[in-house]
Amino acid sequence: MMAVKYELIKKSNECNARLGRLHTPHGIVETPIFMPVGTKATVKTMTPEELKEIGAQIILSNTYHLYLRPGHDLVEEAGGLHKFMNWDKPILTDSGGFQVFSLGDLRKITEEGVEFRSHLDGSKHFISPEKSIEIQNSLGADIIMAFDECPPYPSDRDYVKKSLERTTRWAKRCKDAHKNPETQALFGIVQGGMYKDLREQSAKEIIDLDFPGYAIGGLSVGEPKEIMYEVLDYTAPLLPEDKPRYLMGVGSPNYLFEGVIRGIDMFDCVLPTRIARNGTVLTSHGRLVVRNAEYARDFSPLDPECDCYACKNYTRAYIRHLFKANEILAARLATIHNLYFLLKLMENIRKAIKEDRLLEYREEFYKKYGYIK
Ligand SMILES: NCc1cc(CSc2ccccc2)c2nc(N)[nH]c(=O)c2c1
Ligand SMILES: [Zn+2]
Repeated sequence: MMAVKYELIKKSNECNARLGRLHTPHGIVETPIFMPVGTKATVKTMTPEELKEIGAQIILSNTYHLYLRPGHDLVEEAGGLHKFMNWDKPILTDSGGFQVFSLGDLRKITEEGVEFRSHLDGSKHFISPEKSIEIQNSLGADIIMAFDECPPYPSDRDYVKKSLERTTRWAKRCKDAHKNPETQALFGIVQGGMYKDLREQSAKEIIDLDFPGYAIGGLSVGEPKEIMYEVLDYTAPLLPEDKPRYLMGVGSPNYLFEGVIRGIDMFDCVLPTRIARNGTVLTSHGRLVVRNAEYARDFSPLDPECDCYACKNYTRAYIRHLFKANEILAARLATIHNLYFLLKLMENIRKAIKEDRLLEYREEFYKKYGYIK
């Protein structure tokens, strides 16, 4: 029995977008989908009931963070991540490599794995592909990711080629170390930087290992958006049509549209929750920094066109006040709104694909949001 089965429902007749369903041990996920990030076993400020209320179907968590604290053995003892955090829908965990490179004090990358110092207490640690899979097997997520290296941007060709070839060898080791393929789907990750031939090489090598789903890594790492779109143009179509395609760590509204149009099914991003806590919200007319003085006497909702709990019950003036007073409710209301905004956007994108009017919807959204004048 496959842990995750992708069902292709409909292909768009105007671009590479598609409607699908991801069947997992903890339920079905309608794609294309935005996945809220819950790094330390919580989507910050949200209870699982509130996440369900706003339409979250699957959430993400982080091997690196949970390994360091509270420890994957403790989570396993608690009955796994679903039980530990009281979330009974699907969960995806990243493999930890990206977080080591971006968070930990990276000491050394070798064929064996990566040695790093914890960002919490400076203690020394070592994560190998096998260790990453052991941790993810203990956490028990429905979808787990291969241990990979995400090369920094920019990186020279030679470095990217050596890195992708090691990522392929690591992917094979992950597959061999994975204990529960029938209940946890291991996705491979394609690298190759911004080089067309290296992306083709990585895609071929990773697909040859045969995974139930594939991620495109190494994008949205500081490159201009036009380069990201170009890499997606030639990389996404290389991935098998009957498997889910996940673009890692990408999530502003334009990137969601451009990724879906190029055939991506799954997205995640810390953006909506992170900027919410700093007082920035996403609205149909672009971003709005609600803590700014101009909203002190603005008694309208964050977004008049939004029907989320925050927009139905509170005003910009009130939420600005909460931010200025450093009240915890400020972050909660802004987070509820931002997550709802992106989840609702993906629901509208799925509807537009179904009705063969995705490109028209993109145009309409971009004009209102302010992406195009
Ligand atoms: N967009 C940059 C990015 C982000 C993440 C993190 S996605 C994530 C974050 C938190 C929880 C789950 C997934 C990545 N993860 C891996 N393994 N490889 C990448 O190339 C990569 C690139
Ligand atoms: Zn709202």
